[in-house]
Amino acid sequence: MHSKDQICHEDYQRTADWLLSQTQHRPKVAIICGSGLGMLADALKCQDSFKYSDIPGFPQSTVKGHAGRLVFGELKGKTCVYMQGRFHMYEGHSLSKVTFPVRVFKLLGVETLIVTNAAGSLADSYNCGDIMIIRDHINFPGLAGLNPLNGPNDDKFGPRFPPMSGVYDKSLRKMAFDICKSMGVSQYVQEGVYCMVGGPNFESIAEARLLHKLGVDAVGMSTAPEVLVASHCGMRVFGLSLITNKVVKSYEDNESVNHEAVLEVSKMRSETLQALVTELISRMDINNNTA
Ligand SMILES: O=P(O)(O)O[C@@H]1C[C@H](O)[C@@H](CO)O1
Ligand code: HPA
Repeated sequence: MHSKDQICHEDYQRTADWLLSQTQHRPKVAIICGSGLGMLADALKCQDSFKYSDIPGFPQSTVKGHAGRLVFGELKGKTCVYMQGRFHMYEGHSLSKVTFPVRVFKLLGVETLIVTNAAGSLADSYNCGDIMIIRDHINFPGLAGLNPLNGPNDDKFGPRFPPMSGVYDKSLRKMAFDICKSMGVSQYVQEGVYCMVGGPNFESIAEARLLHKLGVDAVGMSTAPEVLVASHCGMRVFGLSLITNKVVKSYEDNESVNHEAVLEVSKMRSETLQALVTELISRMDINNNTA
């Protein structure tokens, strides 16, 4: 480790080597579970799980609804690793720490990253409990210069100036839509633009109106940095937002959001999301390696 915030290739490699020495699983798919969505990992067979506090170099989760465990296992013949709990910038982590697991996954051999999150909706047609397939994102901290790729570029992971168009894989988005249709849940499935804000506060009404005008469909406090780093190192990316609340846009509205309500809605849709993610992974074209 060079300085508090700078992480070098050997740091990622050390954590990856430790994990490879602790489990026989060799995952090709990684799933990051959003707030209250840790149970997505319950579908895994032959689980090997590790508390973040036991993994050398791993940051720690501090947010309720983020258990802080890495779970390896098999899903319909595909080897996966699930993060039960992610790291957010507002917890005080640097963006290199927030995205540390993504580069570790790359070194484990992961080729596809699935990100999930809880988000508030701006789109008028969305309802609480809707599932939004992420088509694209707006990375507000990134636009303001807070980027996990800041600093010397590590060419072993990817280029200095990575493109960020077409990052959310089109064929996986289509596959997800088809699965939702066959599950009979299309009526509450949307596709839209996710916007990352820094948090931890929820949006003021004026901020909500701004985001709405900008064409944001759903807003949250994560995901963009992980997606950026995954795409930089050549991973295929798919993302889902669970709409846990409608963002208040009117001064006449007396509603307000809180984290408990977010977790409550996550729980309500957990089974559907688990079925969707499981079926998506089972239909993916992946060659499994064995240890
Ligand atoms: O980890 P995610 O993005 O799902 O968490 C969202 C954003 C905040 O961390 C929290 C607010 O309730 O949920
Ligand atoms: N805003 C930001 N982040 C969120 C929200 C929200 O309304 N809901 C869940 N995460």
